[in-house]
Amino acid sequence: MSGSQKTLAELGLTARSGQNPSVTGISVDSRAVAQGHLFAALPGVKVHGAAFVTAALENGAAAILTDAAGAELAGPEIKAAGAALVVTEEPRAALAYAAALWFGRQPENMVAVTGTNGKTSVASFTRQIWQALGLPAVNLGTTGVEGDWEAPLHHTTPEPITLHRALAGAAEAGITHAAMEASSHGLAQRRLDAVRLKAAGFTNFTQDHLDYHHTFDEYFAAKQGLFDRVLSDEGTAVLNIDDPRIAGLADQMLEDGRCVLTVGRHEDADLQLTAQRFDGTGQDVRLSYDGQVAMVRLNLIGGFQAENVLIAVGLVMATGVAFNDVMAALPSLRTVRGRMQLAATRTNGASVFVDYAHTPDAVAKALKAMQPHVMGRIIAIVGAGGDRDRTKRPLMGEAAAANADLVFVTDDNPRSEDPAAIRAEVMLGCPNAFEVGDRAEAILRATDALGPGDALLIAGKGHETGQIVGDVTYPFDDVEQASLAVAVLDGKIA
Ligand SMILES: CC(=O)N[C@H]1[C@@H](OP(=O)(O)OP(=O)(O)OC[C@H]2O[C@@H](n3ccc(=O)[nH]c3=O)[C@H](O)[C@@H]2O)O[C@H](CO)[C@@H](O)[C@@H]1O[C@H](C)C(=O)N[C@@H](C)C(=O)N[C@H](CCC(=O)O)C(=O)O
Ligand SMILES: Nc1ncnc2c1ncn2[C@@H]1O[C@H](COP(=O)(O)OP(=O)(O)OP(=O)(O)O)[C@@H](O)[C@H]1O
Ligand SMILES: N[C@H](CCC[C@H](N)C(=O)O)C(=O)O
Ligand SMILES: [Mg+2]
Repeated sequence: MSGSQKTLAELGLTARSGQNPSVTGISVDSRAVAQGHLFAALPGVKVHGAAFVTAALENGAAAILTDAAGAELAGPEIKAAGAALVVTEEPRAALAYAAALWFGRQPENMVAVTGTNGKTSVASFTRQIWQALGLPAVNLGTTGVEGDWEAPLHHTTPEPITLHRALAGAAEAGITHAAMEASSHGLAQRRLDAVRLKAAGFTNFTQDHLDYHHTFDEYFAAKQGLFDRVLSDEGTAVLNIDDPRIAGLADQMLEDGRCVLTVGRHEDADLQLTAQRFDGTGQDVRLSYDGQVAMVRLNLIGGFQAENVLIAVGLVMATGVAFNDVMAALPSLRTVRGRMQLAATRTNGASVFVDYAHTPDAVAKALKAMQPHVMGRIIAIVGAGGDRDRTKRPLMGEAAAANADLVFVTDDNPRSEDPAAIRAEVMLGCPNAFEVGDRAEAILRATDALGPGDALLIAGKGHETGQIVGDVTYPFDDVEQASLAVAVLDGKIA
């Protein structure tokens, strides 16, 4: 953090004993605490951060922010060390506001997007539209900070300190427009509570992350927090009403007098997708809004990408851009790396696509999206991540079997789990699939099976560049492996 100092009061915090020390920085991890820092001891999934107060004090923490349970655990120790103690019911929210106040700046026009699938695509499209209109813009999320200012990120929605450091850095560099992803973990953990949003979008709601949220209702409630809590009363909600639960949210928000822009294929949508025609390199779409109709070229493969574009259009309009100006920018949109990306073509004309589908709905939609482009058979490679929602595994297998002619089940970041056990769970949904644990071999064998007019979808890793086994990340890139497989099989390399 910078060399500056701020008092607790300047960070919106009040200490129990009335102390108001200046702090030199903020940390959520005791290992990152430096002399004079505020340490946020947060209740975690595995352990309470208060367990690390000793380490934080040893590293020089001047103040501790925590909840009642944390104060109970570490209060006497904090008092004995003479550090200030801030206790609040919602330490994660308090941390978010403190981080925003610490860094002090964020781009003036910020929007966020949530939903099970499509967040990165929408955030990127939103940024690309702003850029095409000459506005300095970034998107933040799974693929880092991209656009007119760049930085790597390790989370889709980073914890508040990392997030506000990035937002302030972008604002300092002259960025006026930013689109960020709001993951359900990020929302549940209040990571973006202090971001000032002009608008927020909701793409779709299907199964993922039930390991963390336990039930669909809890998962939806986390996402709804973006609209109930983070988006201000004046902000615009851009909601895809083709999804019945999101339509319910739209009704509720309208009843509450909130500003809502509905989008979708649904005839009641304010911004409606009224027609869609596919060809080899993308699609033509017809959109209507407030009595205006536009025919637009999208150089994007996949019917679902038009749904993502609708949300992006709504978000950009909510920052004050006219419908026709947005329409003019759409033909320049490019897909995010690893989303329905044509990775390689065999000499017999068969194509290999790489896509980040890692939920049952995404696998189904990605394979369906290929159908209008493919005359022959569709082959799918699927796998599911370790230490993630187990219940989605057979459903991903089922989605692959239902929408492809041939399925290969392979590994995708087994992490701490037994890879064979994960594959067995996926295979429950597609018992006739070929099981090939080694991902490179699966890609080679599936590519070998491609006849003229066939196409292969390699699902799950998209832009990722590693295979996580245990604690080790081995270099692995689906696009690279696809090119390699085609080169080997078509005799371009020995
Ligand atoms: C399940 C989850 O989201 N966990 C996040 C949560 O960790 P936690 O609080 O549960 O961690 P914990 O291990 O119980 O530790 C408790 C506390 O002790 C602290 N600690 C721990 C050890 C130590 O030595 N010193 C110390 O101070 C930790 O910093 C933490 O604050 O808070 C941490 C700090 O903010 C996050 O880094 C951590 O993200 C973990 C690494 C993670 O992998 N999260 C993933 C699942 C995630 O958030 N993914 C979403 C995207 C998902 C998607 O849509 O696909 C994302 O936005 O990236
Ligand atoms: N609107 C959509 N409906 C259904 N599936 C989609 C949609 N948009 C994208 N997908 C699928 O989800 C995959 C991931 O897309 P994207 O990265 O944009 O989503 P995300 O929500 O950011 O994912 P993550 O949760 O990992 O951040 C795509 O490769 C595609 O298979
Ligand atoms: N951000 C998602 C992406 C998962 C992609 C897939 N490759 C996996 O590892 O499961 C997650 O962490 O659940
Ligand atoms: Mg994403």
